Amino acid sequence: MTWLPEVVSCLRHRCFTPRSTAAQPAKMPSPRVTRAANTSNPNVSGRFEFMSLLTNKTSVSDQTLTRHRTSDSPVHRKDSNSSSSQQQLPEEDCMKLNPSFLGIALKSLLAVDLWLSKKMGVCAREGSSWGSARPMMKLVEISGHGIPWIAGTIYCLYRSDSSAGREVILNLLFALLLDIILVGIVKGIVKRRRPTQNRMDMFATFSVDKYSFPSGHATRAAMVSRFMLNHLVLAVPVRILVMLWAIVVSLSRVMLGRHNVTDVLFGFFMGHMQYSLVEYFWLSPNTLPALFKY
Ligand SMILES: CC(C)=CCC/C(C)=C/CC/C(C)=C/COP(=O)(O)O
Repeated sequence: MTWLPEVVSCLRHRCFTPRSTAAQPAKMPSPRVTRAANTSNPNVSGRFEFMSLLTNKTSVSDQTLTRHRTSDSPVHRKDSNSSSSQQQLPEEDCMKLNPSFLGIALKSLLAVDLWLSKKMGVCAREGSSWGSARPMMKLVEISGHGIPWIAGTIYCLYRSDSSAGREVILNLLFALLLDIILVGIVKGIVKRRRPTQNRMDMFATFSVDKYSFPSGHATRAAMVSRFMLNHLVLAVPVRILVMLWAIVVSLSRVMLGRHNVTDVLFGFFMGHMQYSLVEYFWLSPNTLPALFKY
């Protein structure tokens, strides 16, 4: 591991030591001085090793080449050690570690996500392993679509004859519209493409719906189910059905090949958060009297 600080030192300067430099006689520092310099900052060697593992701008072959060149010459090794140990690492170097580590973690997560989503997309095509269940999955898709939910809520609002009922339904409408806006904004910012296995044959979409993160069906299913469980008086079997519906709608997004698993997981989480937002800004005759005067 003694070569690691040298490798990192070279990587930090993004250059190799020219042969002419290595050939020149170098002033040998005293071993005691070198050791003292190395131990003056106990974090230096640990940090260098970590940096060298995470540096992805330089290929492995480059690192190997650097290692051979530097270890060829003990003169150079001592020189390199003393110069690297004398360097004060700027604060920004510490900041670079986290994005690299986070980058590796994110890339690994995305690789697992893509692999799992492809495996789970069993209804993505008619010819897929569960292709015969595709029409049923598309019915599930429609049950979580924005248009039937918004149209149904407006109809219920129109038919409602109690002020308490109107208050709940009006807030559900507010929640559904908020959901469409927030999901559209996040999709527009993240711009993650839908999985390659998806066929863009969805009913009534906006332009942002060519993007997949997060799943609008999952946000709606999570938000609406939480809303219903909290504001409607439902028998236990119906409550279970509502929960199952939210899970099946979310699962169907991956099975239809419309989304990756992370789109749906995040969508489900976002739907829960949206419900909390609706609760926070709950519209009532006290807060918005104009809306209730009809
Ligand atoms: C009143 C109004 C603005 C209705 C628009 C409803 C509408 C077209 C919503 C889009 C629903 C949709 C296709 C979402 C995409 O869901 P993903 O799960 O595929 O993200």
